[in-house]
This record gives sequence, structure tokens and C-alpha cells, in this order.
Amino acid sequence: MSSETPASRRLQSVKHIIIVLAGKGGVGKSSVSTQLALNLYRSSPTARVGILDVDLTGPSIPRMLGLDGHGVHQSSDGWVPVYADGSEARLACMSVGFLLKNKGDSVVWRGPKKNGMIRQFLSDVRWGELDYLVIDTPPGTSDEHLSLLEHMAPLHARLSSVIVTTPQAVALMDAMKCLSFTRAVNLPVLGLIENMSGYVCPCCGEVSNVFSTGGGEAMAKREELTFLGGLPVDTELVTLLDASDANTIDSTDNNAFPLLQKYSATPSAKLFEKIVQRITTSLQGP
Ligand SMILES: Nc1ncnc2c1ncn2[C@@H]1O[C@H](COP(=O)(O)OP(=O)(O)OP(=O)(O)O)[C@@H](O)[C@H]1O
Ligand code: SF4
Repeated sequence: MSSETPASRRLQSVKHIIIVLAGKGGVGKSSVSTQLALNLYRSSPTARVGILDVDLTGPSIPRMLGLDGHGVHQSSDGWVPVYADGSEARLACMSVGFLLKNKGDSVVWRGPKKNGMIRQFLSDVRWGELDYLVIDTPPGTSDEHLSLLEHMAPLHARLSSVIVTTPQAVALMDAMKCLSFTRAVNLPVLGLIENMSGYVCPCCGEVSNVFSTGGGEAMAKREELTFLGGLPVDTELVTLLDASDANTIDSTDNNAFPLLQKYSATPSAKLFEKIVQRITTSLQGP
């Protein structure tokens, strides 16, 4: 058992840490991380969820959760995360996006600075008690992934991952590289999600297969992984996650979480509910 680290001390009250991986950029890893956090949140009225965006050069979680423009502040006990559900405070979010002066600013950092930022996110944020911490990572397997695993080494028993791919052969090849990374570092994989698997017609809800489909499921079978499910191209989802005002919380209605209400009505939400059931069942063990 590795000795304690500042991150493992800070995260001692976090039950499960799920790292979201994708071999290739643009396959929908951040939107899957966002949906995973939203669905874990709505899986129980008491679930406490955190989402950490370590995609340092392309942070998109604040925008997807409708939290652009928010800032984090320091307390005597560290950084206070931004709560996507307002005063309910069960969905905590942290991202480098909250630290940039302008949202168009780019982060151009070398490895050691990225490592320092990740250490701070894990050890200086007041995460508190969480049932789940979802971590959105950059595409591929890079310094950020190694830093995460190093800082959280003493928490190994609580770590797991989900791999996101699209059905095209080139994305599947990159997903295989992700899988071999998880095997090399001994990181358990909860399963594979095939995103942009078909297209849902906004008029009639019919699903058509624009790209090939089923490649993710076939890879899962071949590699003896759980196939968590397929998510089609969903125009309602993309409109919602791109809208900066989708989560404007009305201060007169303390319990409103507008983004969650709108998300729950999308075709993706129903499909993701099943994915989350598979994930929570697998985390509970036999
Ligand atoms: N199932 C889907 N249906 C429709 N649009 C989607 C779907 N999944 C993702 N998108 C959209 O595709 C774009 C890219 O998605 P996202 O940012 O999640 O990808 P990513 O893999 O995290 O990208 P990056 O490589 O930049 O980290 C976003 O505009 C997102 O809303
Ligand atoms: S799937 Fe049906 S309703 Fe949708 S665009 Fe095609 S023909 Fe029209």
C-alpha cells in the first residue's frame, strides 16, 4: 500500500473515483463526463457528486454545466468548488476554466506546471464527502493521466475508468491504446461507451446509422470489457450543452437545477440512465 499523499488525505471521504478516458479528441469525452455526473446525481436524491476537469488545455465542463463566468474562491480550508445545483450543493465542479481571466484564453503549460495544477485540484479543493468523483481527462494518455494516478496512488482501490469511443475504425484504434494504458497501470475499466452511435431524427425519433455502428460493442466483446451502451448523435443534447444560459439558477427558487430539468427531457438522458445503472451495479460489486 502506497503512503499517503496530500491528494489522498483530501479525498479520503470520496467513495468512488471514475476517470473518463478517450483515445481520440472530439469523440465526446467531456459530454459523457458531464452526463455521467448528471446521471449519478439524479440516481438518488442524496447522491453527492464531484466533477473535476483536468483537460487543462481545452476545459469544456464549465460551459457544458452552464457555469461559464463563475469563479472559485479561497476559504481557510482551500478552494471552494462551484456548485452546478446552486444551494443544494450536491454537484461540485472544478476546472481550470474557472481560473482563466477570459474564457477564450489558452493554457500553454509544460508538464511540471500541469502536474502542479492537478496536484492542487486534488489536494486543495474542498471536495468534502462525495459518493462519486468524475474526472474528465485530455484525449490520449499523457502527463495529466500519469500525474492523476501518481497523486491518487494510495486510493487505488477506489479508482476506476470508463473509455469513450465513436464507431469509426480510427477512433476504435485509439480506444485500444487507452485500454492498453489502463492495463499497463493496472487501472480497472468499468466499460466502454460508444458515442455518436447513429443519429436520432429530431422529427420522429428514428435512429439512423450515419457512421458504421457496433464497433465499440465488438471491441468490448473481443477485449472482455463491459459494453456500457451506445449514445446516438442527439441535437437536443448538443444545443443544451452549448447554451451558456442553460443553467441560470433563479435565486428565488433555491432547489431549481434548470440544466438537469432540461437534460432529463433529452433522448440521451434515458439512454444514459441505463449506462449509469450498469456502472453503479458494477461499483457495488457482487
Ligand atoms: N452524442 C452526441 N450528440 C450530439 N453532439 C455531441 C454528442 N457527443 C458530443 N457532442 C458534441 O460534440 C462536441 C465535442 O464533444 P466533447 O467536447 O464532449 O468531445 P471531447 O472528446 O471531450 O473533445 P476534446 O478532444 O476537445 O476533449 C461538443 O459540441 C458536444 O456537445
Ligand atoms: S427519420 Fe423520418 S421523420 Fe425523420 S427526417 Fe427521416 S423521414 Fe423525416
